[in-house]
Amino acid sequence: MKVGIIGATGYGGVELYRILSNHPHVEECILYSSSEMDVPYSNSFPHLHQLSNHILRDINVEEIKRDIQFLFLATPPGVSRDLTPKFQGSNVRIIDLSGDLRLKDRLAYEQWYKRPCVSDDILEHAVYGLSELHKEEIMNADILANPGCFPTATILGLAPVVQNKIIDVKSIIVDAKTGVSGAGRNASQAFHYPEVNDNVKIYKVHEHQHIPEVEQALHSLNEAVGAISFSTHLIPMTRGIMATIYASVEDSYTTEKLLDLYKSYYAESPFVRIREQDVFPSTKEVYGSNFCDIGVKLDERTGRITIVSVIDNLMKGAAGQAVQNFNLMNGYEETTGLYFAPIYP
Ligand SMILES: NC(=O)C1=CN([C@@H]2O[C@H](COP(=O)(O)OP(=O)(O)OC[C@H]3O[C@@H](n4cnc5c(N)ncnc54)[C@H](OP(=O)(O)O)[C@@H]3O)[C@@H](O)[C@H]2O)C=CC1
Ligand SMILES: CC(=O)N[C@@H](CCC(=O)OP(=O)(O)O)C(=O)O
Repeated sequence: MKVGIIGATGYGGVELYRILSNHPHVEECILYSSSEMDVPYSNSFPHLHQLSNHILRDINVEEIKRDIQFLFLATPPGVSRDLTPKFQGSNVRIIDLSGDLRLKDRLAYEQWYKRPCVSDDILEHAVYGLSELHKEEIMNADILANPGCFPTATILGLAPVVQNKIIDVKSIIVDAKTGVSGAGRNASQAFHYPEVNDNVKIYKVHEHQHIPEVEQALHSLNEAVGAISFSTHLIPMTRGIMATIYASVEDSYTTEKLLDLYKSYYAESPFVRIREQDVFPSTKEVYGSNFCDIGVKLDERTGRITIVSVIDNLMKGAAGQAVQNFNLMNGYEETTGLYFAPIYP
């Protein structure tokens, strides 16, 4: 299979390259750039010196259609709105890492992303694909909307108790933290070292573009889900997301019963690891890997559960899940090219 990456010079793109260049079913990986062409890829990423002899190519749609069968878009919001229609009717299947194709309600997209939405036609074709929850839809997709990083951690953390109607969905509170690579490679003042180091900042309060995505996915598991409380914090680390989630639970539940439920819900999901009682995951325990690790505990005094869900934002939160979806779309084993240990320490 010949694949292409548009946005290869970004953090999501280079993580895709790292995985796909070692993928047994990828014969060639062609890298495209909108700002640099005919220059070695390793100029952008010196850590690939002697490992990559790729030369960045211009984004020429006709050549892309001719040269590859599968395209990853690791581009900023708004770019896939323009690019995806150009591949309609071709043999190129697409996975989009941006938020452009995730929301089924175009008005919601325009409200939260503050930019025009894709055409109805593209929106109807695009399949939202959280690998663990939407396997069948993913397998048949031609245009796949890869989930966002916070939504991946949050939805995986909540799905077992939301779908099985074990919590009061009105009581859901998500308190999430992210590393700085979540903002991409082109840093602005807010992500400058002196601003981020030795600091914790809450941002996009009640306005984060991932709120409607989480609500949309949870609502599809349980129609009672409406608006949820969701906040995001920037912390001084490179990679990682921790979503700490609180919700009121039905009386009859114990921590042991909850853990059994989580383990059976994810029994067929090789990338979701449920921790034992009283053991909570930290972001370092998934660093550089495609795992989502989850810990759960009931607070018997308050009747609320605390769910801790961690991922690497560039892996399970972006490129790793995109390759997991690529595997599902092509009928390859889900773990192909992805089942490796996190980097530790
Ligand atoms: N970082 C993360 O943790 C996550 C990111 N995402 C999403 O994935 C996408 C990529 O994110 P990330 O890699 O972090 O971002 P980066 O800013 O690191 O990279 C984006 C890349 O897109 C390319 N690009 C910019 N403008 C255009 C354009 N008009 N046409 C084509 N290509 C363009 C640039 O490369 P060049 O100039 O060479 O074309 C750039 O390197 C974003 O939509 C982001 O929201 C999703 C989940 C997690
Ligand atoms: C640290 C940081 O700024 N993270 C970004 C991650 C969002 C992202 O990756 O964007 P989409 O999923 O919407 O494409 C944010 O919180 O907006």
